[in-house]
Amino acid sequence: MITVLGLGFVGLTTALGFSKKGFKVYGIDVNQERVNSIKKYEVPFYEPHLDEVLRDELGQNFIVDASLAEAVNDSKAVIICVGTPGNPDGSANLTYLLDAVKSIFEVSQGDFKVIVTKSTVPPSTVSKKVKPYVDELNSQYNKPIGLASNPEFLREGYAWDDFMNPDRVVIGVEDERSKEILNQLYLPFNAPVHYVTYNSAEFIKYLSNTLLSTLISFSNEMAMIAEHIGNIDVPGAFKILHQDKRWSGQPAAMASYVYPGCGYGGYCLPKDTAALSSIAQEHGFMPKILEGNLQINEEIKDFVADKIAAVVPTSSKIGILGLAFKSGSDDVRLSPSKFIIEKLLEKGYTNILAYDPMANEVFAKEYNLPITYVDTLPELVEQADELVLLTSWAEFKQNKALITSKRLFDFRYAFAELPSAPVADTLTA
Ligand SMILES: NC(=O)c1ccc[n+]([C@@H]2O[C@H](COP(=O)([O-])OP(=O)(O)OC[C@H]3O[C@@H](n4cnc5c(N)ncnc54)[C@H](O)[C@@H]3O)[C@@H](O)[C@H]2O)c1
Ligand SMILES: O=c1ccn([C@@H]2O[C@H](COP(=O)(O)OP(=O)(O)O[C@H]3O[C@H](CO)[C@@H](O)[C@H](O)[C@H]3O)[C@@H](O)[C@H]2O)c(=O)[nH]1
Repeated sequence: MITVLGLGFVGLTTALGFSKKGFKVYGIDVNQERVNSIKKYEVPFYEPHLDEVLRDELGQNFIVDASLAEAVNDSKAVIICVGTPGNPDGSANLTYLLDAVKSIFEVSQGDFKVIVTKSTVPPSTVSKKVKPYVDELNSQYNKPIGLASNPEFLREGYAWDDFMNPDRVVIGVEDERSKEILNQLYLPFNAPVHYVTYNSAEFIKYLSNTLLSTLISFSNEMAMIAEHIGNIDVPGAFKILHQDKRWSGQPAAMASYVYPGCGYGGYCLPKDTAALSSIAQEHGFMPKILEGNLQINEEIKDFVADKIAAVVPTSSKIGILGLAFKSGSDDVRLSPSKFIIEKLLEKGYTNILAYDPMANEVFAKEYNLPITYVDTLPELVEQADELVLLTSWAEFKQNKALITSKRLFDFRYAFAELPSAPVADTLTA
């Protein structure tokens, strides 16, 4: 009934989610190592709940050993969840998306099916890039194919719950047959479904992510201003800000984005903010807030490194607490820790130790940095002269006495009584 192309955070969650809702789902990935791991009931990355659902669904509704041709031809919808990384100039790299579209065309036969773009792509991608590409392929293949854009709003660490209980479903669709198929897919979900144009669907995704990144950069700019002026209790000031009832809630969950730290990272906010700015410029508009937001996200990391360098001799052993881009995840893509460690190395700190409850191994594999990885928190605290907290893991918060036994640079305000960043505090480390 459904094929999902790309079995990363979004694809595997999407495949298992529709499978749990009773649809027959084929999962396809070009990364054979990833597929082999899923076949062995092993989720290839850390994401709570997915392992239990994979155990329930694999071999039942969820099938990963079919060929692409078999999967596509047994499906009414083919959902593309491949990566859309940032190009060096900030624009989105659509190569994987267009390759996936082509691979569908090559095997597709017979009945009408809809290709659904769930990957995050800048507004106008489906109308200006995917549709013309499909039309071009169709001059060769002439297949009955519809298009839809269905952006995903899940957060890593909460992927399962976010997918199964979405606040809203956004579907960009411009033909009736595709709309009807998408309508069937989302009937079992208890959420408002909005049918909009392709461009609107894509825009709504960036509206959300760039608001989040702007809130974070705003907070970080304010924290840097406060530190320059001096004698300002930064976490205390934010706590009082959150008491304004217009944030509603005690406090509203969104208030956690109005929260300073050491910058945003991960696979979404950095590249999506850059890609929206890039496409706006391509259309002749210079987005000053987005550009400022991106600049602050660079500056905050320099600020962090400068603050350490101002008081810590380069001969000190620096212990980094946290390598993942946020707690509750082993994802290290564009993690602020990577950039801050690089800046410290540039400043001459040659003795850097690091500990993350989940991401030591993946960080070491991804970034070849001359630092020492330590297996436990007590060992790190014992060996380091100074501690720098960059990810607000629950394990760190639970060990305040141990951590504060050394001089601590707490760049996540982990020990301030603020609503924590929107991360999985309740997850065990
Ligand atoms: N990670 C998130 O929290 C999140 C949330 C919402 C949206 N998104 C967006 O969803 C998309 C996917 O993100 P992700 O984090 O799941 O990426 P990911 O890198 O974890 O997974 C992408 C997968 O696609 C596979 N792939 C590439 N080309 C393929 C092809 N032609 N056929 C089949 N498989 C192919 C890769 O091997 C990889 O396993 C991106 O556009 C991202 O911006 C991500
Ligand atoms: O107050 C905050 C909140 C977050 N962050 C940082 O911001 C980044 C992103 O955090 P979060 O939003 O929790 O992570 P993602 O899993 O990347 O999710 C975002 O990106 C996804 C991919 O597009 C969207 O689907 C989600 O709605 C959106 O929250 C991380 O580095 C956080 O440490 C802060 O610095 N301060």
